[in-house]
Amino acid sequence: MKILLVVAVALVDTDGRVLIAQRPQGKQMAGLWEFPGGKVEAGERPEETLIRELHEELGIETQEDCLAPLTFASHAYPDFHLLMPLYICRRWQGLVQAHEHADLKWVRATRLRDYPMPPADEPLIPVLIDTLAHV
Ligand SMILES: Nc1nc2c([nH]c(=O)n2[C@H]2C[C@H](O)[C@@H](COP(=O)(O)OP(=O)(O)OP(=O)(O)O)O2)c(=O)[nH]1
Repeated sequence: MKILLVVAVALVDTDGRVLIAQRPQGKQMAGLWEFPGGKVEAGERPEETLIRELHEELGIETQEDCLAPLTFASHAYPDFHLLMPLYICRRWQGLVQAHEHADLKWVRATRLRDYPMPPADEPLIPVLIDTLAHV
């Protein structure tokens, strides 16, 4: 089984809400809500991938020292095994815009279950709830 390395990030705003992004029509898992990110390309470090994807997908700029490792997903899809480090980021420049997604939403971690997410993401939700419980 091929292991696919995808990096993702929980962007957290000053109210403690997390950004989720809706996968567009025409892609696998269209309509589901995910954390921004994408596949690590050849020659890239995961942090470089995230900075690139945040620029491409959301039009924001981030620096490596604003990306903190939080947890990871490890999930067997039928055709690949997804290994997905999840970073947390509270500082960036610019306003988020949906360049590649159908929609974006800022949600409390405790409300993430209201939005259908890929099965790999479900175990990440309690980690975010714990991490952001104090906010
Ligand atoms: N970015 C992101 N991808 C996720 C999450 N959960 C999850 O299962 N995935 C999967 C969906 C895809 O199979 C893969 C991410 O690949 P991708 O976003 O770079 O590529 P894609 O399938 O959308 O399409 P493409 O670029 O190959 O055209 O990881 C998540 O929370 N965020």
